Amino acid sequence: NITKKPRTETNGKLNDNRCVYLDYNATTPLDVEVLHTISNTLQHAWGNPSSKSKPGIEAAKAVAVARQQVSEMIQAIPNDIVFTSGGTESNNLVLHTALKHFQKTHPESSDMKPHFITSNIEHDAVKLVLEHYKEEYEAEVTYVPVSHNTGAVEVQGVLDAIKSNTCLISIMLANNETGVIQPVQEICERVRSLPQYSSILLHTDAAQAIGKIEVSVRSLPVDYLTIVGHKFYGPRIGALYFRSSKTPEQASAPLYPMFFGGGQERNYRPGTENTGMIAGLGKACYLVTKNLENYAKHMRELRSYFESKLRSVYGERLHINGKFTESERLPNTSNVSIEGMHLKGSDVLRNCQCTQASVGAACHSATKFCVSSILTATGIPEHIAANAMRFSMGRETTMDDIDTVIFDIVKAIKAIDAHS
Ligand SMILES: O=C(O)CC[SeH]
Repeated sequence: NITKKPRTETNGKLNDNRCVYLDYNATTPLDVEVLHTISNTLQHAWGNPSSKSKPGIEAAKAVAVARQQVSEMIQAIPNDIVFTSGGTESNNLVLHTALKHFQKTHPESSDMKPHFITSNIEHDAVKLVLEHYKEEYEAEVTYVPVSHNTGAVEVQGVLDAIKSNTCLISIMLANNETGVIQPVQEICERVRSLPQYSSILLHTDAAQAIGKIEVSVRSLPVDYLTIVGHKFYGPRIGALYFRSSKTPEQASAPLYPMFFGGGQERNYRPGTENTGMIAGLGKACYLVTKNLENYAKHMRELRSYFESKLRSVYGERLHINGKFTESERLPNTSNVSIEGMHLKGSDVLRNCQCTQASVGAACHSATKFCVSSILTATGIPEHIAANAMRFSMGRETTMDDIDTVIFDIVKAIKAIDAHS
């Protein structure tokens, strides 16, 4: 019996009240310790961090502790961290800064337009901003294609795209659909080794990587790094790392505010601080700093078990999208297709009784079914990409959950085959 009957199955039917969530790349629940931190902060540090009252001082302390915890997670210093409302704001702040910095350092008389380099698999919070800049500011954008042999951008391809008016290179650290880790460290090291490119700003959107792989600005010589709480059991806010100066000789990476107000976050991101959520984000970062190795090991074991079980059932009909010998994947992400005329990923998942997964990025799910452009950009043939399903494991996922999901998928495919 290839598919071991999970403990959650009785009399051939899955216990419907036992739903298995395997969409942790879309979002994660709060870790219980994060929830407690948020609740305690809302109760006991409700003051305005800018005011000198006792409640205000308590609130300011909570923000300072969180800033320290966020910075420690990526081996930065507290001065490098600005709290934002989430990944979209952090990414927009970086792109806005690069645009403004280019405009400030290039006189209006110059007919040079800012040039941005990114990949063709970025999240919309980078891709659509650059599309807007092309329209609004006549910016130039180069989308470096990922290799079909690795699912990652080629370092030399990024270097070759650099022009005299290049102001920013932004490459995500890991892709949300395939999980493929991008060569950001090598790209940044190569660019920083060339003095003629010293003015080019470097950014990575680390949204999907944090909490799954080691992310350190000591090994990633970026100027900016995006942090997104709800991808690693934290609240729905975010932070932006920007390289602040460590020595009098070294200039900080520039940061231009997108809006103005009460001077919070050193005027980089004004607005009375969301102390409860900031404290929660700090706690989530603290837990990653403490437990990353165990988190990654657990998720990798589950993903391997999941893919080996699927392989044992479907053999060569199983395509693991994003698995390449020349690149690494996030330990929790498994993007798979089962070959078959009637096995569109959305149809298989719809026929599953108790599996919560996705066919791709949640932010695209509202649109009518369309083949993932990330997968086709990665070189996955259309008919395979159409059958893709993305399963992303979490910290609480168990082997029995995997057995349940495999059992569910096999039943769903049998039901579809029976009606085709
Ligand atoms: O990949 C996802 O599901 C969410 C991107 Se915000």
